[in-house]
Amino acid sequence: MTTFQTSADKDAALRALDAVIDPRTGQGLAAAGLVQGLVVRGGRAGFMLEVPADVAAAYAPVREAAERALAALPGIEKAQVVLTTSAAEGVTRQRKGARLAGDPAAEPKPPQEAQRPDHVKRVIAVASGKGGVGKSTVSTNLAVALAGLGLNVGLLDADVYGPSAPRMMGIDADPQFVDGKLQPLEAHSVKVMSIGFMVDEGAPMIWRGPMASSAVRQMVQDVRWGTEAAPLDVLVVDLPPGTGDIHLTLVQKLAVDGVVIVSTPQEIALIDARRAAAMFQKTATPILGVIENMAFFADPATGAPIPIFGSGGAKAEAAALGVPVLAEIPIEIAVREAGDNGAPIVTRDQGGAAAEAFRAAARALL
Ligand SMILES: Nc1ncnc2c1ncn2[C@@H]1O[C@H](COP(=O)(O)OP(=O)(O)OP(=O)(O)O)[C@@H](O)[C@H]1O
Repeated sequence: MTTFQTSADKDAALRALDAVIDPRTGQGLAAAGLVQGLVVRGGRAGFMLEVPADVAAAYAPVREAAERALAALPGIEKAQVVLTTSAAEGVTRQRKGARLAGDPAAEPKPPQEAQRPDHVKRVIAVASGKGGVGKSTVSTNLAVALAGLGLNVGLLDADVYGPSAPRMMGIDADPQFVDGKLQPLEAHSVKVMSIGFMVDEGAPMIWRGPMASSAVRQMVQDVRWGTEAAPLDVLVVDLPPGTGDIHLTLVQKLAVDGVVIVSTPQEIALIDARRAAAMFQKTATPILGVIENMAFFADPATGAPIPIFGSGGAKAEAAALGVPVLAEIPIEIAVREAGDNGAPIVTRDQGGAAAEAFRAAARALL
């Protein structure tokens, strides 16, 4: 199995995809320019098949043929091709339901699978291109801050590679099945579901690719987030870092209303955030804004902001994406301690500047 993407792998994949004919141009898919974001790595291959909205329905069989072509390559265990409509047709940045020009026949799976869980009004995903930028810190604090605004809030920790919700929310127990559905746990007035509840600490590293995707799908579909009498106002989804299978599964299966992108100010983190943003734009998921984490450290003597990781980058990036900066969260030791102690900083009345910034972001999202 190849662990890293090589140009030889990519070339082989492109050749295989050129054997699948684009019905509109009569050319191979690669030659027709329909292969976007091709990834061939770790036994997996996938790309986005980007087509004009008005012909999306005709491409469902093409998508399947492309998946078969990739799956037939030596060393490929899983192939995933996502059908999206191109920006030129003016359908990006809309609700996912509109992604395929409102034509459910174009969905690769039955349309009911592409619906949000029952009794959930809004779904917001928190994404980052890179690990360790504070995505879980942001997700937990936003969820608790939204609950503080009087909303009925759920937190889905979909970071199967390193679930943080049990530690950061201070809960760990076996969720119970009641009437065939998993009951989320509750902490700080937020309903929480995490793969970390179901597997031992450290074990999530074994959840790879397809297994991870199906675990996430189960957490999306089999959890009783709300009831008719008490629907969930908003489900905050803590995505794993990056832009892999799990993100595609979520974007495919869950009607995400919008994404919040978390980044630190450094250029490298921003480049990764840009990659994440590009993926969500391709799948027509609106980007609600950027949260710049670790934006600065306040000088203990004077309070003056010290831009440890640089400054201004996230603002420029948000401007380029045409979205607001929802918050600039300072580096505070208390933020980390609060997370480590299972009570996000916004649970404290005197939480300081970071807690205030999280609350302001929650208000902006509301
Ligand atoms: N603003 C902040 N000030 C101080 N510490 C922070 C801040 N934000 C995050 N941290 C700390 O940085 C570490 C990484 O944060 P976190 O786990 O939220 O990142 P992540 O992006 O979810 O990581 P991964 O994707 O690898 O799970 C944690 O120890 C967290 O407490």
